[in-house]
Amino acid sequence: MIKDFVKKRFWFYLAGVFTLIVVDTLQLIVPKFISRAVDSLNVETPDVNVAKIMALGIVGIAIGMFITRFFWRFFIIGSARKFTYEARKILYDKILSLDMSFFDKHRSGDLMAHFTNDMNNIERMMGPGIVMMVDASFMSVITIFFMATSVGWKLTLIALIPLPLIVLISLVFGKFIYKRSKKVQDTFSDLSGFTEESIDGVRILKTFSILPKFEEIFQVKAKDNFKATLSLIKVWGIMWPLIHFISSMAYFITIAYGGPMVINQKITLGEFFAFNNYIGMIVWPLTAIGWVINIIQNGRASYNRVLNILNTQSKVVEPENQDIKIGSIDNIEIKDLNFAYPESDRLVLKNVNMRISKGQLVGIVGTVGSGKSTIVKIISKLYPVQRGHVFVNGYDINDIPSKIVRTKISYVPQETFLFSTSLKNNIAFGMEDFDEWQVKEYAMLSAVHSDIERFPKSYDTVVGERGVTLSGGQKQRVTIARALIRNSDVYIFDDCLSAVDPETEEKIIKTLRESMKNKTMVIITHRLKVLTNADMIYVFDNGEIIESGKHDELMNLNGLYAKMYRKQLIEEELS
Ligand SMILES: Nc1ncnc2c1ncn2[C@@H]1O[C@H](COP(=O)(O)OP(=O)(O)OP(=O)(O)O)[C@@H](O)[C@H]1O
Repeated sequence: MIKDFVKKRFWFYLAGVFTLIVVDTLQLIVPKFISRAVDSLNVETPDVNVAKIMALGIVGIAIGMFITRFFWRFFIIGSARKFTYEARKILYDKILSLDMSFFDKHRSGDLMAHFTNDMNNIERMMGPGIVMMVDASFMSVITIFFMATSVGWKLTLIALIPLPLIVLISLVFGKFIYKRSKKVQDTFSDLSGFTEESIDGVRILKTFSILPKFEEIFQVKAKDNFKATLSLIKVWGIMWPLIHFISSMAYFITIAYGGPMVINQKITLGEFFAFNNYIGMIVWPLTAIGWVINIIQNGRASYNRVLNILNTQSKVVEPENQDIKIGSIDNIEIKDLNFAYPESDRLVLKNVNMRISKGQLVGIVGTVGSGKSTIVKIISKLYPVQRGHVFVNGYDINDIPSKIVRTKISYVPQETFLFSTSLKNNIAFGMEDFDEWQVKEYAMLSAVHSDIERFPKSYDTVVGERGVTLSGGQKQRVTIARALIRNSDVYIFDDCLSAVDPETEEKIIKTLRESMKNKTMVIITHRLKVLTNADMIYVFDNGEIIESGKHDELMNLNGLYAKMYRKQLIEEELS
């Protein structure tokens, strides 16, 4: 990615490096002008005109530097920013394109760190890193050259004796600084992740009355971050004074060795003056040698982490032929399916056989953790399956592009998630053109219209973060409306009415059945009463379908379904 980008921005980088070299050179000319000015005043017949010309020359150089400094920043730092802008977009698209098994493995906090910390490190490598590289190589060499042209090689080499220590210090301290900065970053992400989670789960914290415990944990994490910051400040605090100390040694040598040279008229006072200026100027490029190595190391490590994500392949197979036409979904067939989640060898589905036909209401019930959600996630192509087990209209699901599956099958998961936008936009989510009546129609079908009408801003009510202004049942019904408006062939409701009272759940399903006759509905529920009119019910236990049939047939079987149904009837009567 970096190679391609640098190729694309080659001329920008070249122009940036060129203007940077111009700035560096102009900067080095200033002491020469000062030297001439001092010498013109330090003779028996001073020539003020020369001093004036030199002063004007310095102003001219300052203007030149003002302009060129703008351009190197524009070319180099601008390119680095452009890189992170483009890289963030590529990373974002890639992450969103990956399947669920990727998200099972990566926490959102870690993924966020790629967008923030890693991108910042790469940007530093692509911008300031390049500037430092030019300064470290070009400026250090040319400064030494300018020093030598002022006072000769002998004094230059003697004065430079302590300076390699600066390179060593910046290398060693750079490593410490990197390690400690990383600790500061890590403790800060830990602290912010914990804070975010606490605020997200504040309702649970309050109900469990464990706020003091959380305050204690927060205190510990905040202290860790504070300590890490302090230890970083200490390293900085030692490094810069040390560098200044070493550069003072160079000044000491210059005065001790160069002073007599002025007295003996081997060099002029102006040259001596310029030389001292150059000593001050060479400190930065020498420090930059150490910095640049660290910046490149960190940048590369971050870049490799980002590349790792970019090279991740979705485990869900996408067919080469993306233009396949499957028409509307007439049937979904599952044959002898065994399934283990990626990177696990535990079979969570065993020898599953199912058939779902157009217009049917199919119920999936069973014990907890028996594989009900897993089977519908497979039908929705969220997880990969081997060929020859799942068919849609007779086509192997592996031959159908995910985007076709997702438009024809709407899956409403157990967890509700609403975006922080208006209810209208939440329902018509992702649709560019929609009419308000459409939104209302589907809100009515999912029995949430009257609730929304009661909100002060009705459909324009903006949902608070994570939908906190709505009750659990209201949120669930909004997510159902969001699925319905997509006008798919198959709707899968994965226990997504659990927070709605049983009567409303029954009413919603009845309304949907009546108004969407030729649509297929798959309902996972723990409330069996909802399924008495279902065309087919599959009963799962420990990854297997242990019973299947219509309600009456299952009651006659007198197995798990009948037992669960009777138990629910008794509980209902008692409540
Ligand atoms: N992403 C995952 N990675 C690995 N194992 C998983 C994953 N998701 C679910 N499982 C496991 O698969 C099994 C079936 O889970 P599934 O969610 O399909 O059950 P379920 O019948 O829908 O349960 P519930 O009624 O509680 O929602 C469980 O043992 C669960 O621990």
